[in-house]
Amino acid sequence: MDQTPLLADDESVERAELAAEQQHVDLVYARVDVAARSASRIAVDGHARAQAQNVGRVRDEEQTGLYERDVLVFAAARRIAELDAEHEGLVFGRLDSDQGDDDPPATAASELESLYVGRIGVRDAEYEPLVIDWRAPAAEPFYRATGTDRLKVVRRRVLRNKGPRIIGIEDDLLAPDRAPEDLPIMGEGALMASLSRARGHTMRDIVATIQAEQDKAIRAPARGVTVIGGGPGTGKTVVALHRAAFLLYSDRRRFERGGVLVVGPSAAFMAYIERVLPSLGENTVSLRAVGELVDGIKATAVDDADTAAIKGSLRMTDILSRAARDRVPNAPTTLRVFIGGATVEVDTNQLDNVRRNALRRTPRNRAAGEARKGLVAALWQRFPDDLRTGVYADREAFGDRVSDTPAFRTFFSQWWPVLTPESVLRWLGDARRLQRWSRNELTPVEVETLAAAIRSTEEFTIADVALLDELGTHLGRAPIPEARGDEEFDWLEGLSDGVNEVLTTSERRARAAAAREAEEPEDYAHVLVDEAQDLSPMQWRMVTRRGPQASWTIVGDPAQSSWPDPDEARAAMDSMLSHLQRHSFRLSTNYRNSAEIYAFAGEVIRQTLPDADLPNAVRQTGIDPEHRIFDAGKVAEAAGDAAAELLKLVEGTVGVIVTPAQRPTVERVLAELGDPRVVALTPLESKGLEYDAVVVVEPDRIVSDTLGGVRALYVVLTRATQRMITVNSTTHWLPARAS
Ligand SMILES: Nc1ncnc2c1ncn2[C@@H]1O[C@H](COP(=O)(O)OP(=O)(O)OP(=O)(O)O)[C@@H](O)[C@H]1O
Repeated sequence: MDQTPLLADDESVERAELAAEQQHVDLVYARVDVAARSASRIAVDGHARAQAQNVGRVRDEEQTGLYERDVLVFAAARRIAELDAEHEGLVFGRLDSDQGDDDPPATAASELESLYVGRIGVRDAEYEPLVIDWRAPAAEPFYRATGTDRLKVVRRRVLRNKGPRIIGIEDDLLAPDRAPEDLPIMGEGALMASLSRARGHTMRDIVATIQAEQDKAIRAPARGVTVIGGGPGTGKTVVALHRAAFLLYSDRRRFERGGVLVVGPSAAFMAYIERVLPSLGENTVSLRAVGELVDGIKATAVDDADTAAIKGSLRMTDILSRAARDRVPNAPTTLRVFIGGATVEVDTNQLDNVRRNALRRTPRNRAAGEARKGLVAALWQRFPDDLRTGVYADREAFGDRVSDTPAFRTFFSQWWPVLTPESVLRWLGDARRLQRWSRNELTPVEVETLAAAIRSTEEFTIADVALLDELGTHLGRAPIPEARGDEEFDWLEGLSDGVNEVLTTSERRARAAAAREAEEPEDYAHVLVDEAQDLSPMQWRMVTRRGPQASWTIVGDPAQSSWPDPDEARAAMDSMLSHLQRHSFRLSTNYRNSAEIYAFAGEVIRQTLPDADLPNAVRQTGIDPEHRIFDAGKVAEAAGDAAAELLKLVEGTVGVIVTPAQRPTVERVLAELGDPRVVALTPLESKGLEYDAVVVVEPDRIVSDTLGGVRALYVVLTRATQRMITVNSTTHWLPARAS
């Protein structure tokens, strides 16, 4: 970027600029304060009005009224109340623009038009904008202007702040030949300053330094499927999150009501990104790890590579469908009832027919009525003609009697119990049954592997969750007992003093929706899938069930895939979303890794995937990654030593990435360091995360023991922002030049 400081290194200029910017920011905060108080007053008024009219439930037109008010008054007040105090401040940018290249340049800074950009828009009492929301069209030049296409911008200024206080200014001069002489230019460029900052344990927003190609993906229309690709560290995740915030801004009614779901690879990843949206003032997005997509289950365990490959394969669809329709193991196989003077029996074959007929169109737990009817019909058929008199004269009367007998009732409860997906999945632990359901779609070895894995633990793995979800569609929910009275929602509940107490319409809707949740499937208006390259075909089926009508944002990098057959996973995605229009974006700059670290990682992946999409890493540190060799028995200790050194060299976090098998030993060593900045984690857990420094323990074993092999190692080698040390007992994994 062009950068010609006009007034460099002059402390008094810097002080004056800081003071002037602070004055404007103070004005914004004062205005927000007024808005907050007025929001709270309106809330109280609304409450009083509702009580006076004795309205417990708000009618549609009133909901609309509330909604308008939300947007106009509450939104700013409560969003600012919710912005994390520890986060960057409300106003972070300023544009100074002229009239364009056709007009003569401005002769003084005061002739330029200035515009402030912030996390939310705030207007003064005359309704003039004090700061515009970063998502508003007028803010676009802040992100899109470049030296060659400056969009009338002369100077772009990023304000670095801590809460409401401005602590630094970084300018980009976009039109050096058109800048008035008295226009101060300060700092070294906001992006580099931001990239060099120490990393903590949570991701930060990038709202002040979004780059032009990222901005295009963020603001892409919500239609169809938006695919955002790019190599490691190109900002795919952070762009996707800003996109969620943008969509809410651009069509709040649709997306708040319908809901936005963000799906990520692991609970650790969700914890890492969970502050980004609140820091942008958005709290209504659901964040779920792929192991948490089924209500009530939070799976974190990971299968070994072979088992995960079977569980994720599309072959499981038929197997699960057969299991969900089969006999209940250990249930009685004949029904015998003594009625009307005769013993009537339905044998195994006939029972199977009744079951199949009942399941023809209805999920199992919803088909109990059909099954009962079928049983009665079978019994009636076998009930001797000469006994069909009196109370047994017709089938209906016979049915009432027979289904009330203890023998029938006991049988039915065992033969047709309410089945949970969990219980049916357990049935797959029986290799004989599994073999039958697989009808040779699984090899005998695969049958053994899967059955043994299911038997081996009570805990469900992340891959199991997609299977449970699939089973859920075959089983259906058990019929819900009669609704509990009138479930009117008190729309005005909770309105009281204080901005934090104000419930927006959307929150009330969310609460009402939560109350109904048990009865309705989730169906989001927009679904955003991060690390999409890792979803197995079965997981794609689960995820697409969350948004049959949704628009989609899909983010991923095939070179980082841990699914053994990335083409199969991609084909599964394509088949689920092929009916939707697709727009693709590619991000090309790696903002995470130093150029030295990424050059090495790129070499490693190119050995296996010559066509991998490698971004440019622009930040040079002059520090190459280091490779240390030890005897196998000394590696854990060496990892501890490397971590201790790195803790001294970087200000932020240190990640020690190690296979699950070696992790306990390494964790013990790290515990002795007693520093919360260092963590041990597995290659799969490291997906999407980043650390100032990384120790990679036994890269060779990472390749051999992790799903995805070299691609998993590539993920690991692209987690460090500043320094990386590998500790090895072998070296043959090293590219020729580095070894
Ligand atoms: N425009 C930007 N300004 C400042 N920091 C940025 C910008 N874009 C990305 N970053 C930073 O770069 C790092 C990598 O971003 P992110 O994790 O979103 O990348 P990714 O493409 O999802 O990576 P991976 O695929 O390796 O998980 C983060 O620290 C992010 O904050």
